[in-house]
Amino acid sequence: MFARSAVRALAAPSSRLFSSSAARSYKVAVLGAGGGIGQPLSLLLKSDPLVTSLSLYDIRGAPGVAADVSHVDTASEVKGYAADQLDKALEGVKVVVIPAGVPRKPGMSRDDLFNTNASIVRDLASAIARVAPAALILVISNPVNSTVPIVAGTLEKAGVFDPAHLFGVTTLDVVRSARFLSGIVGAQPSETPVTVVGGHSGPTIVPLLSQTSQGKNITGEEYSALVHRIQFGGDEVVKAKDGAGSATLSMAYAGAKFTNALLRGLSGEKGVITPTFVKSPLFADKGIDFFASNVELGTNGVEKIHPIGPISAEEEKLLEACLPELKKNIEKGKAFVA
Ligand SMILES: NC(=O)c1ccc[n+]([C@@H]2O[C@H](COP(=O)([O-])OP(=O)(O)OC[C@H]3O[C@@H](n4cnc5c(N)ncnc54)[C@H](O)[C@@H]3O)[C@@H](O)[C@H]2O)c1
Ligand SMILES: O=C(O)C[C@H](O)C(=O)O
Repeated sequence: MFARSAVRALAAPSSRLFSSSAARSYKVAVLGAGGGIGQPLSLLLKSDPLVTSLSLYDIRGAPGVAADVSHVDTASEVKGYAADQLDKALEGVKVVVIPAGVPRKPGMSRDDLFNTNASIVRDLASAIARVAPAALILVISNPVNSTVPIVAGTLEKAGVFDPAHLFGVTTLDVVRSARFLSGIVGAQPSETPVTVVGGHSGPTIVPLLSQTSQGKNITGEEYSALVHRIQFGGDEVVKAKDGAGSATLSMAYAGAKFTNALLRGLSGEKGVITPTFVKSPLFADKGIDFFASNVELGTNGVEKIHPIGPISAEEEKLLEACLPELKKNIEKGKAFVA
């Protein structure tokens, strides 16, 4: 996300910390901006030259976060909105990022968050359908495998669902994979990108290490340990935070990185391809109509969903374990909206 010359750039006013070759710029809303992810995400989006205007909403604390972030020396406007100002926060936005909802504590699964977060996400989606029906929506709130179908179903009910506009943010799995693999092979993370497919929880997270030159030779126990660390990286952070929540800073980084990729695609940049959880035809024949795979991001959001490509025997097994769990999670989300 940051240029190699980031330290020099930070010292200069109006520094450009994000990749951008495009001239256009966009109004972005963060719903849940007062939270552990929302605050650093808002800060990072304030640093993105493609963001013209930031609209920060939360049921508590967003005006304070907005006042703070607004002093950063980039040109974008920042406004904060209180609990009763959701509609106002959504007026005129092009992109809505949703990190609203409760995080895990040790011993919990992401699915344990369903009862609280399903209705939060549904209510926010209803407001988006009403006020900003053409917005592109990035869902961070867990369980992503269920919250994305909930948003889709809510928009569908309102008659405004566009599958090209809805994304589950799985970028943290991609970020972790690149970092963990780089540590093993002794390379820069930029040299060890990994495509991660499936969903965003434990066994539904399927890293395709065989498709990378640096990862394909990792075998045996080292392979199993790496896959386990990628699939359960979230638990590592939940355990270390010891009751104080889950990943926030690395998630804010991942969320800002994905938002920047989306904005570059919207601006007309070609070849912006990254994994994300979208309405997908790849496993629709198995009754699974949301799936994360490489997606090309274009001027209308989802431009092209790439197939998963050739995979190893181990990855076939990972996929076999992923699909039934993912299906269950998606169906739970759909049932909630129905
Ligand atoms: N997709 C991913 O990879 C990923 C990674 C990390 C965390 N998460 C998820 O992101 C969510 C947020 O995590 P966090 O650590 O920031 O939690 P947090 O508790 O620190 O912050 C959540 C924020 O949401 C706000 N909120 C609650 N209900 C709301 C509503 N109706 N409208 C607007 N805001 C509302 C809260 O006031 C709070 O400020 C969790 O569900 C977590 O599991 C997802
Ligand atoms: O682990 C969590 O609950 C948060 C997030 O989904 C993560 O992967 O870090």
